[in-house]
Order: sequence, then structure tokens, then C-alpha cells
Amino acid sequence: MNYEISQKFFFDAAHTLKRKIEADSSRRIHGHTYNAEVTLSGQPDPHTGMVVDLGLVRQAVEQLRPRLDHHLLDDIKGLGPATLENLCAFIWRELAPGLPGLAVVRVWRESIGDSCTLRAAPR
Ligand SMILES: Nc1nc2c(c(=O)[nH]1)N=C([C@H](O)[C@H](O)COP(=O)(O)OP(=O)(O)OP(=O)(O)O)CN2
Ligand SMILES: [Zn+2]
Repeated sequence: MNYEISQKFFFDAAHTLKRKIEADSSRRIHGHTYNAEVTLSGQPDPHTGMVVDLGLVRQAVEQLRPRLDHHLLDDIKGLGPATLENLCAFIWRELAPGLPGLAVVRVWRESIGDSCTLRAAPR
């Protein structure tokens, strides 16, 4: 059996996006509320009963969140075009060093129903 333990957070951010369709509205600066969820997988430590203390996950997320919340995503170094895919990859790169067992990063926009899920490659 394997366990997955998750934490959700959100950030409000602005962006532009170059697209072939809906091009005009996408290239103007506009904002979204982005939801995100990070999931770690593993076995609970027999002494603590925890895969990972969710407080540690929260600390890592709280370090990252101010770098996204109320920012223009176009300005964030290393993000690239502000798509859900690139947000998943960015969050992964930023959190993975401090969160061993990181298995899934999901980012979605509730208002429009768009979602992206990034999973660790199977070993
Ligand atoms: N593969 C992807 N395709 C698209 C992405 C993406 O991140 N990955 N993103 C977009 C747009 O940003 C998205 O559709 C939102 O559209 P947008 O014009 O920015 O906002 P809306 O006004 O339509 O939605 P609200 O969130 O309600 O403001 C497109 N494709
Ligand atoms: Zn948008």
C-alpha cells in the first residue's frame, strides 16, 4: 500500500498569453485565481504515523506562495509563458529539493474548469 498526502493553496496573479485563438483577450494583462495542490507519496514513519508532517509542507508552500501571489506571472524568472503546464513545472522545481517524495503537482482555474497535473515519472 502507498499513501498520498496533499496540501492545497491558491494564489491570485496576472498574466498575458500569446495564443492563436482568443488572441486579443489573452494578450491583454488580466488576472486569475489559481488553485494548486502538492502531493507527496510514501509510507508513514512507524513512530510518527506520518508520511511527512503537513506542517513542513505548509512551510515550503508558504515560502513559495508570495513569489506567485499578486505578481505578474510574465515577470517570474524561469517560468516561461504563464500556462498551467509551466506553473506546475515551476512549483515542482521550487518545492522538490525541500520535499522528498513529491509526487504530483496540480494547478487549476476553478472559474473556467482548466486543470493541469504533473506527476513524477514512474521508477
Ligand atoms: N494547454 C494550455 N492551454 C491554455 C492555457 C494553459 O494554461 N494551458 N491557458 C489558456 C488561457 O489562459 C485560459 O483559457 C484562460 O483564458 P483567459 O482568456 O486567460 O481567461 P478567461 O476570461 O477565459 O477565464 P476567467 O478565468 O474566467 O477569467 C488557454 N489555453
Ligand atoms: Zn488568463
